[in-house]
Amino acid sequence: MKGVLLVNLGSPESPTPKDVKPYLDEFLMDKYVIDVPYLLRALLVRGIILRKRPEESAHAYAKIWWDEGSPLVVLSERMQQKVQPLVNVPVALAMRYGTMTIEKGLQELHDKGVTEVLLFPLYPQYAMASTLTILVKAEEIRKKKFPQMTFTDVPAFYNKPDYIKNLADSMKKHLDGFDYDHLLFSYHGIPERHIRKTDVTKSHCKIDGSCCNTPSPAHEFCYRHQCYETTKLVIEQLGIPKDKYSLTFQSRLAGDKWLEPYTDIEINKMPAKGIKKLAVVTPAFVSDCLETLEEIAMRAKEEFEENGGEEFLAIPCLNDDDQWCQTVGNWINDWAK
Ligand SMILES: C=CC1=C(C)c2cc3[nH]c(cc4nc(cc5[nH]c(cc1n2)c(C)c5CCC(=O)O)C(CCC(=O)O)=C4C)c(C)c3C=C
Ligand SMILES: [Fe+2]
Ligand SMILES: [Fe+2]
Repeated sequence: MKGVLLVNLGSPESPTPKDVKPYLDEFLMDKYVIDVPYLLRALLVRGIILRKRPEESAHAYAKIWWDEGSPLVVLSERMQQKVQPLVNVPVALAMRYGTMTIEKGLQELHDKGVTEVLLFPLYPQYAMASTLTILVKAEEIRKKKFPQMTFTDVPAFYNKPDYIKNLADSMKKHLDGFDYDHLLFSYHGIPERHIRKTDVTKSHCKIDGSCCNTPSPAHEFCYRHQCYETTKLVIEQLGIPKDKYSLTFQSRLAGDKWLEPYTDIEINKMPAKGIKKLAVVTPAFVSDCLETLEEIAMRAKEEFEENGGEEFLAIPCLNDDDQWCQTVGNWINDWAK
């Protein structure tokens, strides 16, 4: 029997330092997220980052937390509940980090008699810190606990026409009546090193002005290329002129060189360039989360206004949008038939 496991990132149990600390520990000790040797990672994460960050992050989480829980988890659950009636196979939901584990999700499917699983990472663009870590973790659990199961992976859907249409339609709806000067596509950042590591050709990705526009087998796993493609396809669909949009990367941690340009720095410069009405879309996330609700809709808005900006619109993620849930249902049905 077939079944589906939707997998998103996860959130702490509550917006308190006590719960944020173990969550961040699991997340940042993942070798696909901070990809340095174990001892150095432990020193960085446990010796440096986790000394102060749980307090700061808990404070940020508290600002966006809902009565029902973490927005990312609640919105992913709403999506799963909308998709389930559209398909004839069981659909479970799990998180890569935290208590809604991939193991529990697979157990739920196993208890329903599922042996063939469609693994569905909820990330439009491929990255080792998001997609790959889910696939590796699921495979580890499969080998240990469910050796009779087989997996099919849903590849990154950054350029799938129905996803692009859903994103463009949703953006159009939210932009209606907002006469923006500029539309910013802000993607979650990753260290540049991650791009080089996932380059299957070992020589294509130079993170320069041209590699991401030059066709290459590397692009199947190039996060930067995929962010550019999502942007290009949405822009074409919405007919937005070249001088009215740009692309940046957000949420960097100190230390490494991360993908540029940086969202916060670019937004802060915009009012001086005459951009007074700004719309920001965050297509690296399918569900709103800390990085969209706090970093963009609160902090970036505040800084934009402090620097002379007048109006700021944070466009919601696809979340449980009806058309998007129908698309996910269609993909599942195509696989399950
Ligand atoms: C080395 C650090 C990080 C990498 C690489 C990274 C990649 C990455 N992350 C997401 C999606 C999300 N990240 C979220 C939060 C978040 N991310 C990092 C660090 C890295 N992410 C941290 C430390 C945090 C926690 C927040 C904080 O303490 O400030 C979230 C939000 C989670 C939530 O509960 O709402 C998401 C979603 C992607 C897609 C990605 C690679 C492309
Ligand atoms: Fe992240
Ligand atoms: Fe590239």
